[in-house]
Amino acid sequence: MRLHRNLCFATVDGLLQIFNEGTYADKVVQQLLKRDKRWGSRDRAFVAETTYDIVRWKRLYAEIAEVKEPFSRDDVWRLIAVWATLKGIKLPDWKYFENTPTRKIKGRFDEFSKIRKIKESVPDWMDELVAKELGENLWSKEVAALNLQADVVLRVNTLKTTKEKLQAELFDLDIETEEVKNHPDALRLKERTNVFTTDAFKKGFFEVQDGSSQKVAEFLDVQPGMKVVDTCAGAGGKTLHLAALMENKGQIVAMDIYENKLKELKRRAKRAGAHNIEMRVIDSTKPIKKLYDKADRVLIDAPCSGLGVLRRNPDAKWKLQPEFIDKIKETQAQILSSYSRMVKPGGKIVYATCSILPSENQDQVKHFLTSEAGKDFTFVKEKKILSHESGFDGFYMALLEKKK
Ligand SMILES: C[S@@+](CC[C@H](N)C(=O)[O-])C[C@H]1O[C@@H](n2cnc3c(N)ncnc32)[C@H](O)[C@@H]1O
Repeated sequence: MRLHRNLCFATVDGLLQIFNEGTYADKVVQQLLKRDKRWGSRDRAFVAETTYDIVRWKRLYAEIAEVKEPFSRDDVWRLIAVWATLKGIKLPDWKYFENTPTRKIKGRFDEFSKIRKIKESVPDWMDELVAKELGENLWSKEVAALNLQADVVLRVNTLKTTKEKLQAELFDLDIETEEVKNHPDALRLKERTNVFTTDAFKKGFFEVQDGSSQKVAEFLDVQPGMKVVDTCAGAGGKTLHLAALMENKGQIVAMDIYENKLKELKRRAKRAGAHNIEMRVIDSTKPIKKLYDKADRVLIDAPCSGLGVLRRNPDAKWKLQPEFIDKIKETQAQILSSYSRMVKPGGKIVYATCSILPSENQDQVKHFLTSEAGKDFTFVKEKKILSHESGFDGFYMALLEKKK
């Protein structure tokens, strides 16, 4: 690979914004990609992937380069020099790379490879917290997996097409996909490419959705004709899957505290041809109380630390704070205790997170089941998905049933 000056300039600008101004990496990359209309898909991929790579490995690269935040522009060039050297990319003779100590970089890399929190590039607090909850061994394997680039996985929208038809349509565009074991509606891209520009996407034939996330709607055991409440619907990744599993029959109430997310869900539902979804903003306790004892199924895809999805969201390593995790755990407990009241006797709920922390997952469920609010529920089953075992995001889901 050869480095191109204008692509590296764009990457440096983007990294300065992410690291020094705290702007979200996905927003910055989105903006960067609009910068030069002449860039082809390889150029765009370089900018996006290099930016994400350096965000992912910030701590390791900064320790090797001996630079500290806030980074100067020269510091960021040094991070790029470390990145390129470790990837075996030849450094061009630009002034930014003058006197780069290639051998020292490799030596320091070997030295830091013995210290997990530096090798895997995570803050001290995160390394300690997750190691304590998961165990040293499991965390060592998991954090390595969470530093890999995630595959692109599609969920076929069975309201509009079939897996075979979609696979053939994408193949005609030179986009090769493969089926994914135990994921009936999933297709994995053999090579990364931008699928959002395809007609198949615009016609609503698929959504991009990780394999673990595709397990959640399935876990809720829905049937066509049911009344289902998706309490933390967001922009509706799982709501749309529920609509497809319900064959557009019955009713889904999609709720969230943010109206703008539900608006995005509305747009996506239209594209997907999902007609049985109704959006309700949670702006008081009223919309919840109105549904007490009414739903056959309730999905609680709870807000969480997001520690299971660091592959696709590496800047969360630097943005997340332990105080936020403490607060979100309180929210999870409250949500579980209040939203579970929407299910009717004999109905079922799924509590899910994209976290790998037992304290956000099974501990919350155990606590709920022994509380006053949970006394009418029985535990049916749970699934703990770790990235190093599944190759997908880290996720947790538990199925509970309300007694008749
Ligand atoms: C894990 S995300 C949901 C992702 C979404 N279900 C999907 O599949 O795309 C959690 C959602 O919970 C919402 N949220 C946060 N606090 C909430 C609360 N107290 N009640 C309902 N939703 C809440 C957030 O706005 C966010 O959209």
